[in-house]
Amino acid sequence: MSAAATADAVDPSYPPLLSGAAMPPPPPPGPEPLHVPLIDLENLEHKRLGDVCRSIGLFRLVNHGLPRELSDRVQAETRRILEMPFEQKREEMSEPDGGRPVVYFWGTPAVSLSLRSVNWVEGLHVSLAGIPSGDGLHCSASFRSLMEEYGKHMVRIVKTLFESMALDLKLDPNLLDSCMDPSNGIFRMYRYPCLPKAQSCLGMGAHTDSSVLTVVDQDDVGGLEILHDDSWFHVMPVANTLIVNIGDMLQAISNDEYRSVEHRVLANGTKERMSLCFFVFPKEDFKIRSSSYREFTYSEFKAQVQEDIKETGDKVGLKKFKL
Ligand SMILES: O=C(O)CCC(=O)C(=O)O
Ligand SMILES: [Fe+2]
Repeated sequence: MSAAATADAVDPSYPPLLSGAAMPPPPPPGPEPLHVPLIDLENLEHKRLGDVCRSIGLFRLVNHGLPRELSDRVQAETRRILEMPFEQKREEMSEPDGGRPVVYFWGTPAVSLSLRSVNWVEGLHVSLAGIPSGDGLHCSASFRSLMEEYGKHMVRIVKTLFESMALDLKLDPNLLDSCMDPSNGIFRMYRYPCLPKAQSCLGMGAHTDSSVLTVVDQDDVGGLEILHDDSWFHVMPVANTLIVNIGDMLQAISNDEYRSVEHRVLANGTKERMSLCFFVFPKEDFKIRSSSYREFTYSEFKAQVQEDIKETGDKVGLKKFKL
């Protein structure tokens, strides 16, 4: 782990933007922990899973079969890459050119987030499909095979969950492969720098995910919060569990029965945080039909999100498609 930065000695691997002046307004005082429902992947009950998806839109997954050791190794390797000097990461890894499998970003990631405030985060963007073929810098064969193995677990987990959700929602079995296509899944592996002045700032501003499902494999530092009944609640880290949340696409597919939960990440003044997030989406051209939204495809949704961010500085999201 990087040495904790002090006010006058900033870790050279941290993006200067994140050590500079742009500060979002401090969020409201810390909320109480929320009881996050547990879902057991080895004993899925679709009715109970459905209840959780309708009420909170997020749960803690146990018995998920992802080996702890694999998760630790991916995290360590990600940290090794992110601990390179900032300029080197920026020059060598930040351009998404020619199928490079690992892309470095900092500040506001391109997805779904407000441009008005700086997110106190940096990370690696890895597309699942790019892992086997990619031969990019800093993406060694051993990192690739680690990510491939990790990716297989993620695909197994989201498929198992989605099958159970589809039963609960009584989705047409012929449409399942289009509603959620793990082959175009992406990883975002984050480091939330630790800077004294980051205390009570946002690591990631409030947003909903554009995904069908998101799986979050967080370390033991904490900082993830969800909005529930108009209050923010910590989602405490618990060893050997994963956090899964519903994204916008599943909210639309479920005709607003399931909730794409709003969440954010607090920055931390004393300890760096790392999280590995996996996002799955529908097939790009799959037409999402429901009585709550006009018909749209995920690729239209994506384009609209980017357009709204450019125009207004914010993701508008599903509201834009509401009938
Ligand atoms: O780092 C986390 O725990 C959550 C990140 C997140 O919300 C996102 O990438 O959409
Ligand atoms: Fe998110």
